[in-house]
Amino acid sequence: MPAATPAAPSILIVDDEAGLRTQIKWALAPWPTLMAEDRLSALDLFERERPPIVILDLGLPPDRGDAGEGLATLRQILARQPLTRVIIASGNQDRANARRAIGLGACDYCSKPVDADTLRVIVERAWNVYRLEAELNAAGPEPEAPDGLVAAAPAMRRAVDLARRVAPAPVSVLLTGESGTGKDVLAKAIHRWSPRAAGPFVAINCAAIPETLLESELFGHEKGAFTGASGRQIGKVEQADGGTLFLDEIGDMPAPLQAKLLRFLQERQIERIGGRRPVAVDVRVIAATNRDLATLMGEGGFRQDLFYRLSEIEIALPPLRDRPEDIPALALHLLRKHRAIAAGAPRAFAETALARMQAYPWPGNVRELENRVRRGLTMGRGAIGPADLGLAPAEEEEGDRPAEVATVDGAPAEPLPTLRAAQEKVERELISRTLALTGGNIQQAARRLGISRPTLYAKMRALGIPRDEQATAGSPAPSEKEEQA
Ligand SMILES: Nc1ncnc2c1ncn2[C@@H]1O[C@H](COP(=O)(O)OP(=O)(O)OP(=O)(O)O)[C@@H](O)[C@H]1O
Repeated sequence: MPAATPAAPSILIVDDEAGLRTQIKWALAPWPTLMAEDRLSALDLFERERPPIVILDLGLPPDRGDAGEGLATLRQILARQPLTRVIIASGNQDRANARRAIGLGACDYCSKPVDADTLRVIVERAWNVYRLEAELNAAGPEPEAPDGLVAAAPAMRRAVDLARRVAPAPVSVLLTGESGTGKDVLAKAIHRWSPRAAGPFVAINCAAIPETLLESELFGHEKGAFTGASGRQIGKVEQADGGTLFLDEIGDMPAPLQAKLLRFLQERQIERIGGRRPVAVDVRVIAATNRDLATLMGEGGFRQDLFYRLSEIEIALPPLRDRPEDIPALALHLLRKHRAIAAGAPRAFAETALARMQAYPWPGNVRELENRVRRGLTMGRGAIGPADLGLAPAEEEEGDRPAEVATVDGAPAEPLPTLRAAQEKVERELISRTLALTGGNIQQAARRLGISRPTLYAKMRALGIPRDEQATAGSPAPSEKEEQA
């Protein structure tokens, strides 16, 4: 046990029996201690002193035989400061409640009467883990770049610098990179950094809209232009007038529309379907793709002249696995972004979780990281552990808590996953297996799954499933029947 120094943390002892409080205080000497006898005085002291370690008896008044008051104290302390290491001190007969407390985020357990040596070891370990986690969560690379765009890794910084430099110029930009690498966020940032920032930013995902609807979505139509055109519709290109048009998944644009888009880029005017006169439109175009356009052009799937029009400047976003320096910074940024997801959601990562995130290959890139952080916020109690992120090895998954936390009798605490987390897991597995079966063919996979192609795309994006290289972009649009499925 280190000698107490001015930096030594206070330890809050919450027990309604004065004798036991004193016993613990002497066991921990010379560390400074604070004493509370019930929930309210404990929370009051916690608020004022913010002790990093709390030793908590679960049987607090008014009903000492019931753990309700102790568990409520635990919850309220962790809601105020999730990094707090709460050690449960409880009678032998109360193991079940101690287990519940661990499930709620307590870090350890010691039985009463307290053995001084054991308690000192537990407290020392709690203090070490606390310091490590506090350091990891407070320091590190500047977690949030201005504009909500994290770029700590050199490769990512280069991409963002280039984007900043080209933003003011009236040139078209092509953003390339795997699905979920941040093309969409970067496109928005370029718009904000450009002289068009006060104008609209209008995005259209060329892969998510059935081919039959894409033309009118892009260029609009006049009333009566085709069956069902009950009124005039202004297309995305026109909506972006004075601002930026973001053409996402441009590699999936069908050939006839590629020709029409090229014409627009040359003439800077469009014609609505069924329209009689051209309309001049002033937009800056940013396009993005996760497909290899060079290969596509070689196969005749993408027009070379259009490619040159769209890619006056090309910015390649590296996959997350190639920029490990971004992982902790992004994880913290995303934690802050989604913290409101659940009341009392964790506000920090366990050290083991950060290590596991660094080692994981991130096939779904930042989108997958974001989904996992959201899952961690829903599942986690106290600091988010690897299992909360779905990144624990199979044998640890069961416990659903970081190893250093689930320690009661060696028995894992098992908070159940939320229904949504369970659904997402099943959907992710099923979609991945179906895509593997169909060799990445989106249309076939959608048919097998009984959903439309756009729905499948939307689900893949939401679940962070990367789009397989072999996916057939030129696959014909789904029939109306499929769309309704
Ligand atoms: N550098 C970053 N900083 C902060 N958030 C990021 C960053 N990169 C990605 N994200 C977040 O990750 C998610 C996925 O990013 P985004 O939609 O931009 O990826 P994408 O490359 O456009 O994907 P797709 O090719 O599937 O359209 C978004 O919620 C985005 O806010």
